[in-house]
Amino acid sequence: MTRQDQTPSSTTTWSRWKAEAVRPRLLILRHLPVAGVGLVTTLVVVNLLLGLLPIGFVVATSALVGEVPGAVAGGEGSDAWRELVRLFVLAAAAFVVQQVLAPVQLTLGEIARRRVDGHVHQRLIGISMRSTGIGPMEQQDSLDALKEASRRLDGSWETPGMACAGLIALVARYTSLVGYCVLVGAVVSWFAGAALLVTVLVFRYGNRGGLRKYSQAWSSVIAVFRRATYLRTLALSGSAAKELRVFGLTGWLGDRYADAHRQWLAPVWRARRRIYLLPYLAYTAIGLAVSVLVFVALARTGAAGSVTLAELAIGLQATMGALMLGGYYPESDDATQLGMLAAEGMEKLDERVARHDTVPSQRGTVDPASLDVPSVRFEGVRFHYPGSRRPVHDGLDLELEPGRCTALVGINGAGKTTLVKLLTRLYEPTSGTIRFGGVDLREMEVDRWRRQVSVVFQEFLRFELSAADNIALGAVHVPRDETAVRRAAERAGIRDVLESLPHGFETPLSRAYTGGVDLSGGQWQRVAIARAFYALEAGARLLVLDEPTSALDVRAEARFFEQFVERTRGATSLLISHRFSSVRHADRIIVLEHGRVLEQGTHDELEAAGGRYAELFHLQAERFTQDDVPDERAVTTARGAER
Ligand SMILES: Nc1ncnc2c1ncn2[C@@H]1O[C@H](COP(=O)(O)OP(=O)(O)OP(=O)(O)O)[C@@H](O)[C@H]1O
Repeated sequence: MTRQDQTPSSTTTWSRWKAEAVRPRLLILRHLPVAGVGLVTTLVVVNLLLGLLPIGFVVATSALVGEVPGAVAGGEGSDAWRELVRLFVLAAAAFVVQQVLAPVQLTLGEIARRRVDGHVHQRLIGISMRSTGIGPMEQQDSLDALKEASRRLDGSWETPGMACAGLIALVARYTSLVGYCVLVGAVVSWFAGAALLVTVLVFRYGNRGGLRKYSQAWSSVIAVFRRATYLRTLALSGSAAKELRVFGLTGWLGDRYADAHRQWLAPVWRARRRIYLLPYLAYTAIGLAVSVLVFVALARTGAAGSVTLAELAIGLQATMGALMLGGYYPESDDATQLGMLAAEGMEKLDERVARHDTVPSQRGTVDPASLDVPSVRFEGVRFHYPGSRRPVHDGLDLELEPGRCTALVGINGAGKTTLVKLLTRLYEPTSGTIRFGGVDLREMEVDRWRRQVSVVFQEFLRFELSAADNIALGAVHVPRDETAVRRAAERAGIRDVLESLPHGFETPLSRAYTGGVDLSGGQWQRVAIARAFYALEAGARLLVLDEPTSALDVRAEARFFEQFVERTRGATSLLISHRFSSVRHADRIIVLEHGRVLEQGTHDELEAAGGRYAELFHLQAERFTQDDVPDERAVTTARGAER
């Protein structure tokens, strides 16, 4: 057929077949070199032998059958008898070697799987850590792809490594198939051999194609499947147990789980019937017809006396053997299909991470450490999140003056955290410029710029490591300084607590480890602040604290802010809070609203102006003076006593 002859539908079918059947196999084959050329070659040779041995067995046992009349007539010791024994030994040897090689095939396949999967796991981590910006980790489609890829890799059955081992195992099966068909061709007719080969391949295609469609049906209900899994995890998790019982949600959860379970299972079972039942009947009918034809041809040649007893036995065994190969291959089919989906999932993740990462890592030649004045200016910055049309910042102009503490306040959702993401180049502004020391951040290499910034995020990290490690991880690019670790803890007001732990600063901050302890939320927050102070000592010149005291009570928070301004005097710092009353000691306060600066000035200036700051400051201050909140130290001591 020429290109012009191809109809659009045949082109579509062909390209779909290429995309669904050919491309995933090529993807899997690309992983093979990781398993090692030596191992893969050995595995292929073992599989070739495993494919040829059944052929040898059929030939030897058929020849043996052919020798029986002569051996019986000649009696023990005759030439025919000796030939019979020789053939018996050959058949037995073929059988025994096959039994010995089968576990070798499994073991080598397992080694290949582990090597490939080890590499794939590393690649998964590599892909998820690769993005310079945070976009891929906040976009739902790339998060979905990441979740799906790691879910598949977590099971040892659905991995690209399994697909590699499964694909190589096909060598044994198809070698046997070709061998059987050649035998049928030689003893019955080449037409019969070819017809048998085509029939078995068509049967296989139906079987494998069914598996492919079935796994697609599975993929289409993945969202409901995830919901069912989520509900099951919720029902079994210790952390949800209290609320589920107190709010009387146990029955509700059971019903929701049963619904979700039905919703994903019903379409899968419907698809299973559609995909397997009719094709199974059709292929079985074809298989039966072809085998009857081959057997009839064999019987006719037998009746005509033109085949020997041995040839008749070969024809029968080879036809049966070939037909048996038309079914499901347990060592290969599921593993190959699911492993290919896992490999495709990785590619999808790779593509989505690349698409959503808009921050270039290597551009820029200016070293920010060489800039004298650590001031930051936002000039006409506009930003909206990818996929959203609503600007979070809409022409934002503000300055963080060098060596001074600026506070940024605004109601929930005003865009304070987003500003930190732009400042740390986790996203690039849609338009406008951010300058440090007068130079556009885009002229700096991202890693160098980030060493200038020390941040405590709202959701800061709690490393399951020692207290000292938790602090020192603020600056891994400089040699570790234990005195600086303790100094940072002192500045964050957590040194005494850490020193009183069972192993002092070396105590693991997790109960999952022997001798480990859990800190309270407020204590953890101070450890995170100590980490930021440590980074500051290691050379960072900009300190950003995003809601650094949300886990502290009002008095502890007020004390923290009073001390903070004192302890960071001289550093350029940005304090973010939606509690207006907590930032009054800052050198300058900026009120953010609707993506722009609404007001700015000192506390006294803003108070006197009587605008939004003054209004919200008094509103919140009133509430807090009415509250009778216990001192944080008292809470901490009580927690310690409980322990
Ligand atoms: N990854 C994201 N994708 C899309 N929209 C987002 C994303 N993160 C935040 N937003 C939206 O951007 C707006 C500003 O969010 P941001 O977290 O910056 O506010 P905030 O002032 O820090 O709020 P809060 O005081 O509650 O921490 C909100 O409307 C929020 O829903």
